[in-house]
Amino acid sequence: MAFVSQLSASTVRHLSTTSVARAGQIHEMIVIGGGLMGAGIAQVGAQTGHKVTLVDLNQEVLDRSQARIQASIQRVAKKQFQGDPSAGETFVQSALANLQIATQPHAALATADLVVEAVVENLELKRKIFQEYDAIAPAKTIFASNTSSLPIGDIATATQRLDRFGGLHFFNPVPVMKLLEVIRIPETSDATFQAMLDWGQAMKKTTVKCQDTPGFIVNRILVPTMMEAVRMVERGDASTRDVDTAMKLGAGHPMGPFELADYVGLDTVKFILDGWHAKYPDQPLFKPSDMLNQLVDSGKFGIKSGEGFYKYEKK
Ligand SMILES: CC(=O)CC(=O)SCCNC(=O)CCNC(=O)[C@H](O)C(C)(C)COP(=O)(O)OP(=O)(O)OC[C@H]1O[C@@H](n2cnc3c(N)ncnc32)[C@H](O)[C@@H]1OP(=O)(O)O
Ligand SMILES: NC(=O)C1=CN([C@@H]2O[C@H](COP(=O)(O)OP(=O)(O)OC[C@H]3O[C@@H](n4cnc5c(N)ncnc54)[C@H](O)[C@@H]3O)[C@@H](O)[C@H]2O)C=CC1
Repeated sequence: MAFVSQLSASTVRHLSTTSVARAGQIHEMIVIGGGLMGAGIAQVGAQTGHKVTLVDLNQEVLDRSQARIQASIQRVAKKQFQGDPSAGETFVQSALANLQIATQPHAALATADLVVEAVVENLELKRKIFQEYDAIAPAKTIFASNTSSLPIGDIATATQRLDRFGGLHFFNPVPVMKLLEVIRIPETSDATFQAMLDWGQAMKKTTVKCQDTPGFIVNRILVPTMMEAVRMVERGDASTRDVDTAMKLGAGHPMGPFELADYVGLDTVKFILDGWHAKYPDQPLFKPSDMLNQLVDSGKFGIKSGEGFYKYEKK
């Protein structure tokens, strides 16, 4: 990418030590990828007082994300400051003042304490981005991926900062879901891991510690469950609608598995499943599904494209 060559000879100063941003000292963050997850992570960062730069390749994506973030912050303010609209307005304005959007990370990367990557679920793309960022980020900067399913270790080896690398896995919708999975690889230093846990708390999330195993905790259980539902419908044992109704009313889930798959994005679910199937071909829980493949092949990605297992009104 162009910015590496522009910057490698530039004034970005590499620190002489490899000490990470100290625990509780993550103030400036970059979120790479302004899609569903990146926008949510940037929003929560900004509304919890961090200085955030949201980076995407595409200015149109960024403009849409900014509008979505603004609407979501207003929703949060309405809920948190019921009966005190002026305090709510101050909250909205200070959160928005903490947020910048950019198609290039240069300026923000010179001082960032943390980079959280949330681009599409593709190993080569994530490695390429981190390799480029590694060449220009200061030594103190912690790198983390929000990957749903890829091994953090396979992404981290694109960089020279394995001790300052980890996973920070959020859940959709980020402003609402309270969990943050914090993942370490064997090389992650204790200081880095602690800084990530402390940052999770500063983001007002409940953190759980995870090893770098497929799907960490939640997705290792959730994705096979979703796929069991798809296989049940493929066999003709139940309808999509009935499975969703059953899991909501019989198991107390807020969404049925098909509603949730449409909400997550069927392209993302397919990326996850295909990656695991390639790595663990004998695991029946990770077997590809014709129904899912056909939907994705025909551009039906769920809510974001207007149709998946169900149809949605375009926003
Ligand atoms: C793939 C991966 O790697 C990992 C994943 O993310 S897996 C997916 C994990 N996510 C889930 O499982 C989500 C399951 N679904 C849910 O929890 C709920 O259906 C939901 C929170 C999404 C929506 O809940 P709902 O009750 O149907 O809708 P709604 O009434 O609009 O929203 C509920 C509350 O959340 C708030 N909210 C919802 N979306 C919001 C958003 N984008 N921004 C801000 N607030 C939001 C609303 O203000 C509302 O607050 P109150 O209850 O105080 O009024
Ligand atoms: N959708 C979900 O429910 C969840 C997804 N995740 C993970 O988060 C990541 C992102 O997922 P989504 O937000 O759903 O995807 P998305 O498709 O909504 O957004 C991805 C964004 O990355 C941008 N992008 C692509 N290449 C880029 C580059 N080189 N530089 C900067 N931006 C670039 C795209 O323009 C797009 O806006 C994936 O790894 C996914 O597995 C994690 C938790 C939940």
